[in-house]
Amino acid sequence: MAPPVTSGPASDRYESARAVLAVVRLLPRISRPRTALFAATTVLTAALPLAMTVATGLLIGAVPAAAQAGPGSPEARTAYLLLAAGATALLLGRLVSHLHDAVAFNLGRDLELLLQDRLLAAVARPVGIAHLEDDHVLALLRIARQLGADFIRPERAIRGLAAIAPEFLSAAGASAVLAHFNPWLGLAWLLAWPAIFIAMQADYTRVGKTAYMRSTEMRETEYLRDLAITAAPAKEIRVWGLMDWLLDRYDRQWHDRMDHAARHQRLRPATAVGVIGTLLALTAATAFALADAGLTGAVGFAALAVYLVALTTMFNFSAFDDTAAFLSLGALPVPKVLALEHELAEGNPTPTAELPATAPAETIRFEQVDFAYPGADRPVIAGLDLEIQAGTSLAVVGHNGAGKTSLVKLLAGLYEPTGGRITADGTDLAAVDPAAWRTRLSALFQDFTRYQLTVRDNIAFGAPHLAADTDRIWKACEPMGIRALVESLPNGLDTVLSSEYGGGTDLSGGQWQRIALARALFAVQAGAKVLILDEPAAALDVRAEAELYEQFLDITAGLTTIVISHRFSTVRRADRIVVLDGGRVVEDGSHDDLMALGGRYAEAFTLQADRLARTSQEQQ
Ligand SMILES: Nc1ncnc2c1ncn2[C@@H]1O[C@H](COP(=O)(O)OP(=O)(O)OP(=O)(O)O)[C@@H](O)[C@H]1O
Repeated sequence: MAPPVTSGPASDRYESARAVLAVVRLLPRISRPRTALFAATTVLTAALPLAMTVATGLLIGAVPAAAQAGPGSPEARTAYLLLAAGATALLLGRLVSHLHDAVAFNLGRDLELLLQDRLLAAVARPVGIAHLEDDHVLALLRIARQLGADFIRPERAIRGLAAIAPEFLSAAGASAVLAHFNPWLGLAWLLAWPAIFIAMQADYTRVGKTAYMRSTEMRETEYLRDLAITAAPAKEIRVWGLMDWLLDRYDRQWHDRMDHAARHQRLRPATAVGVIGTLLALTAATAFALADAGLTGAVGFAALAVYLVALTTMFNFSAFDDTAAFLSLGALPVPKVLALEHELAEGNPTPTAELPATAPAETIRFEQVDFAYPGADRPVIAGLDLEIQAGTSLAVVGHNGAGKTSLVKLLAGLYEPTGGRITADGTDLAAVDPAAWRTRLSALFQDFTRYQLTVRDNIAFGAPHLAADTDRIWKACEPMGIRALVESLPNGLDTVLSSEYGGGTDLSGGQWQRIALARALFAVQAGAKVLILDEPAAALDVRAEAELYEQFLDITAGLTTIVISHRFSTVRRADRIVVLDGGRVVEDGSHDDLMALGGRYAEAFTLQADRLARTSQEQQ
């Protein structure tokens, strides 16, 4: 995975602007008409109050003449017209402002949905799973996962934008009005607000980053919290009495994070002094100049009123309130999500070869395959050559850490070899569409997933397109000996397999394993040609495992089956056995061949057989 794009001080300075721009660019993707409406209401929200201000000022100026000329006079008509214009602008302004807020709220809500959808799609896009073990990706994912939570709300960025964009326009309009009075003062106000706004946004961005960008550290703290409150580790936490240790460590980490946050989440004094000083100086200069012009008669009463209202309009600007803060805090995660999307989109090569429809009908070959996990310095598979005849069963044995699971993960396309290639009937799997290869595979991994969903879902996930075929689901249950069990559950196939839900139930380890095997079988029934079983029956007793595997071999006759097991009663039934050590094949043959060889396999088999014999003697 590529390292994160380094952001120097220059790019930091514009981080907030880039984040807000990213939000703005996404708006048309949500809805073009609503974005156009948002732009229109932004302009109107700014223009209508300004129009009202000007009309009011002019009205104040027109009233003395109208009063003097009397009702029905042209002066009085002008005054009434100004009054009507002011009132219309006021009313329309109110209406448009509500519409503006509603459009912003809806766009904001849909923006969060869009980001969540894009995030999920991005994370699911890579063929393998290496990115889900990458620290940098996980740090980005944590930020992205918090979208919609607490103050990390891109939705609020849009609402901030909705509030601030018209204020910008109003302030520009008010500056233009003041420029009429004094061009230099108008220019000073025109430049002051954007400068103040940018300075404040930079500070909010810095604060926001310290609040939630220390993602890796926070992941660690959250892991500790989850350990304390999740059902799965609860047994061990209690048995080992780990709760105090856990809480203590969590508290210490939490305080450390909070201290760091408190130290860095203050606005810089220099920014505050600069902003307040600029505003005070400009206001004092404008007020003084206006008072002077009024007293000397250089400016008439009506114009003075307009200028004063323009000056007060300047102070409607939210550069340092919640709205301004949420604009940057809400926008900050958006580029992170887009960066993650961009990063994960790379490295998914376009297929260059077609996988034959019948493959694998002849062989699967590992040719000089090397593999090291991302970030690891040692390979777990080194120069592996292995040819598997299609339609036969192969058992892979070896000590813990020998590379057995890694080998089948490579075959399943969950990781890419770092060297060499894997072929099916001569076609390099790296060149074919991974989805096409996966439809040929059925796999049950050691750490299979116990979905907290219905029995039906747990089995049908082997071939989701056949989920509605209840007969087929029962056909997968029967050989696994779980039909009676499922029928005895409160809602049969529709019982949720979790005691965390009303009407749900949990299963024993062995029962879960049978459900997972039924899932693998369901995929086989749906047409998978290669079956990978990694410790398929570790939770079953020896007799049950032997019976089950025997049955499995019958059902899957003609299929390419690769089984990893430490149980030699299972292993010996395979057509061929390979012993793996240090990521290489060190023994290869049938059970009888390997026993005759008298090597590692024979030694381990004899040891296990002796132990079994002793145990059964002791039990008699
Ligand atoms: N996701 C991973 N990231 C980094 N290293 C890993 C990962 N998974 C496994 N390893 C390392 O790869 C080596 C081989 O692991 P693998 O799971 O393939 O062994 P195995 O032969 O299946 O072992 P076991 O019999 O214990 O299941 C081990 O040293 C392990 O530490």
